[in-house]
Amino acid sequence: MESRVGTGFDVHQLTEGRPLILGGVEIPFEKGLLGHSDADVLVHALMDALLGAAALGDIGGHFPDTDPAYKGVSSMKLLEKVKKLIDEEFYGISNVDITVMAQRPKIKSYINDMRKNIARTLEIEESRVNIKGTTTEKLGFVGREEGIAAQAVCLLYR
Ligand SMILES: Nc1ccn([C@@H]2O[C@H](COP(=O)(O)O)[C@@H](O)[C@H]2O)c(=O)n1
Ligand SMILES: C[C@@]1(CO)OP(=O)(O)OP(=O)(O)OC[C@H]1O
Repeated sequence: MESRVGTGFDVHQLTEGRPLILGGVEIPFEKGLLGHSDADVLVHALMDALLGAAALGDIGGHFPDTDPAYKGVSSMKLLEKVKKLIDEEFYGISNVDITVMAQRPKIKSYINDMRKNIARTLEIEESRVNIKGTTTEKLGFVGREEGIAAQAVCLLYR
């Protein structure tokens, strides 16, 4: 059996007047993430990890931010498309692990719903999806609440 590891990293700016969507869950907060899409930074990092493991490039290549088709698009819809690409290469998903770096809000109470969304879309058990939140102890752009970052790792097999 062949195993393939992939990593992903993404950052989006926090701004007023936008919803905060992480892992397909809308989180009540005074600011949201800015982007051409719904700016779901968690799902973006995850998609890049999956594409990376399969050597299929990155999300910018598949879903250009200059394409009006992706304006305001749900990143969960894009994750569905990435899942199809992974299927076409005959890969199974062993596990995914994602870290969200946000000074605020605390994401702990939303993690179960995020895991459900991702597991359903990737057609894997929830036990194969882990999501963690961390602050950066008030340091840097995350600490100043200017943005949220996410990193992901996944393991594929075939
Ligand atoms: N956005 C966040 C940040 C943190 N958490 C939870 O709090 C714990 C402590 O965070 P530190 O950065 O102070 O280590 C962390 O382990 C998470 O459980 C969170 O839910 N959302
Ligand atoms: C998925 C896309 C689609 O426009 O989302 P954006 O909100 O533009 O986010 P970014 O992480 O800057 O680039 C990825 C894009 O492909």
